[in-house]
Amino acid sequence: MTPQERIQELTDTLNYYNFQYYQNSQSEIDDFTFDRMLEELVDLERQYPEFRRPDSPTLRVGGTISKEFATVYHRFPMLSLGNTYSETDLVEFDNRVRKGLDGADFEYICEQKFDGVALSLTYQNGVLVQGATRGDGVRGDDITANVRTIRTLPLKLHGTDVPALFEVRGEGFLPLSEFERINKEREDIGEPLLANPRNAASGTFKMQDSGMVAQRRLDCYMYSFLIDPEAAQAAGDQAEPVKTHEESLLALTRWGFNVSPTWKKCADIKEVMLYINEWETKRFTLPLATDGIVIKVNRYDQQRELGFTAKSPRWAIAFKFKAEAAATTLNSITYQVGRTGAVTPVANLTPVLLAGTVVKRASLHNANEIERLGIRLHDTVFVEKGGEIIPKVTGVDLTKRPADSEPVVYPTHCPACQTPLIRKEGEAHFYCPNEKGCPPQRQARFEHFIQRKAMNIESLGEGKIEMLIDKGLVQSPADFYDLTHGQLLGLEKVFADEETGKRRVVSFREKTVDNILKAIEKSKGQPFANVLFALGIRYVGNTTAEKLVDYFGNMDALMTAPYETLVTVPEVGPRIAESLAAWFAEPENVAYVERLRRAGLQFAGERKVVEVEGDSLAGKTFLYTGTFAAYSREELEAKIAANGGKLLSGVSKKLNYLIVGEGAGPSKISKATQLGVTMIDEAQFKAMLGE
Ligand SMILES: NC(=O)c1ccc[n+]([C@@H]2O[C@H](COP(=O)([O-])OP(=O)(O)OC[C@H]3O[C@@H](n4cnc5c(N)ncnc54)[C@H](O)[C@@H]3O)[C@@H](O)[C@H]2O)c1
Ligand SMILES: [Zn+2]
Repeated sequence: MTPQERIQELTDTLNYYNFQYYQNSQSEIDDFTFDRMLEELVDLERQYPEFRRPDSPTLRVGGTISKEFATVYHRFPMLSLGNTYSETDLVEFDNRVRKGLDGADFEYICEQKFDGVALSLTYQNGVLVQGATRGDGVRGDDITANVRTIRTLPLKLHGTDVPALFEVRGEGFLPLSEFERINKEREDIGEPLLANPRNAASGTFKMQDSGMVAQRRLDCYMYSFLIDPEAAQAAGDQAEPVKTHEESLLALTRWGFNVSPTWKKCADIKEVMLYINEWETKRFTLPLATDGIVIKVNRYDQQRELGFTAKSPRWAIAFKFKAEAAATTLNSITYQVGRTGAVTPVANLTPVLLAGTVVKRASLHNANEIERLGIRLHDTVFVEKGGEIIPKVTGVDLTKRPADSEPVVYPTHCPACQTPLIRKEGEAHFYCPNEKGCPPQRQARFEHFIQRKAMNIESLGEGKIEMLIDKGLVQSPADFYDLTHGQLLGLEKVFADEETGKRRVVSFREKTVDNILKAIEKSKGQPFANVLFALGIRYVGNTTAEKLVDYFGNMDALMTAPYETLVTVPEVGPRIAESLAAWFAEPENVAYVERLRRAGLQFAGERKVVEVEGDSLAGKTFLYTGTFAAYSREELEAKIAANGGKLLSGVSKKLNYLIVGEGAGPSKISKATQLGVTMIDEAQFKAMLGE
């Protein structure tokens, strides 16, 4: 291949990966490989500048803007960062900085390189007025409504030294705990899992419905403060209220922004190296994924002196950690059957130390992956820990393949119930189709049914269901409603923990039985939307269930609705509509619904008649905006009415309180601010109720 051809090829390939990464929030290759290809292209273009294409990825900041959002022009371009994986490069960077500053003294600030999405936020008179993505660096997407859902982001700043107009930049991210929670929920309703926290965050910020965004608790760490000196002076502010990056981090913290406390001032590159070494493993204790360390020259005047290249500042660099890897032996593979019947191969390894923890198991994802890796049992394999919690097997050391290595034979039958496995077109996983009888799937169905957002019988958790199944007392969740005191009292089962061998006894005493039966009885009052969610229809999560209830009002209308009607329901697409239609077409499912109906569960969504709870809100008027943790809209409205309050339909002088939730509407807030209406949050509202 000629250099020109290679330049063509690299340009096309990298542009494709960039598109997938920034527009579709997908990584088809790992960052290290991507960066190596980019470096190769930079080198080739340096040697053969005549072949460089105008659309070369070396000239542009990764992303572009999308049609779905309004376009925002950045006051200051949002650039990328030069990056490196080697300490030698860092020393070179240090030399360049020293030379650029003519030998003057300087300091560095080291920060974590948070692995999320760059956000630009504009504050005017202390109020958040705009949130934007980086886009192509010059123009980004206006995602203000989505950004407002970040709970740690102050919507209004307090303090006497807040400039009239400034921009703050930070990294929007999905905390690891939240990433896991969402994936558990997705697994529960059969949605494909989110691949990693970065891509999940990027996809979430681009959602059209900020109500959906609010349900995923995004967070944001601030790392940069920008002000236009002329505009500042015109507004009567200091031209440069802070003179160093350090001062800016302290000021942002003081004004109420979320600044990760992990940053450190370093006197020289040696201290920088120490910081890097310290965080190479410590970073895994952070609540979010990081992929390196960012090193910035501290003083602003020195930053200006060093300036920028077309793509990145000369006064900063990112040191990226190569995903932590270790070599160990693959002893065997366990095939786990998940809640939805998907079979996941898990590698059992000789324990090895990886990024500060002992790893014994790693994910192999699916059959394709095993084939792609070409793994055999007893091979020496590489395991890596990336942004995900569970490490994964990434390769084989063929030079170490032992004589007794064995090919991996993928099971043809479910390891839990021996049903032949099937593979749906276009899907990577094999499934066990025995939804009702396969033990892990059956167990999952029960657990789904009792969860708080469904029937809320959580007193049945922790092994109790397993025991009821074992004793033959329940075959379907409908059987809960036939359980009697006599059947339950005295039941006992001993559970042994596989890993530790510790024994745990679960036994049903008088009080336990009472609690369970009470919770079962109480569950009959759960609203129709919860019941619909509890049925466990694939892809029907609790939000979808609410929309269906809003639309159809009762079960009979929903059950008899043809596909054509189902797809017209807000937020129900062809996939959900098909799943619903298929579910109701099964006589067995219809019989299940009828049993639950006879048991007394709610199958109609009429608004409940207001039952007076008190008069703590008497004579006061309310309006709400956004979504709330403890109440649905209906519940909040009912709460206000039940306590003597009155709900208004818009912001006016008559309004006493605006209750502000996540993803609150900017127009309501600014109008309320103008009219001097008191704004309260969910906690303050609860306090008014005395809750
Ligand atoms: N795997 C793939 O398919 C693929 C595709 C495209 C890009 N990438 C990866 O993305 C990189 C380029 O992406 P980029 O330009 O978005 O990011 P970058 O790695 O060049 O770094 C710049 C970004 O770092 C972030 N950042 C995090 N912490 C920061 C801090 N403390 N201070 C300042 N900035 C901070 C900001 O969002 C900023 O925009 C590539 O090097 C590659 O590794 C991967
Ligand atoms: Zn099975």
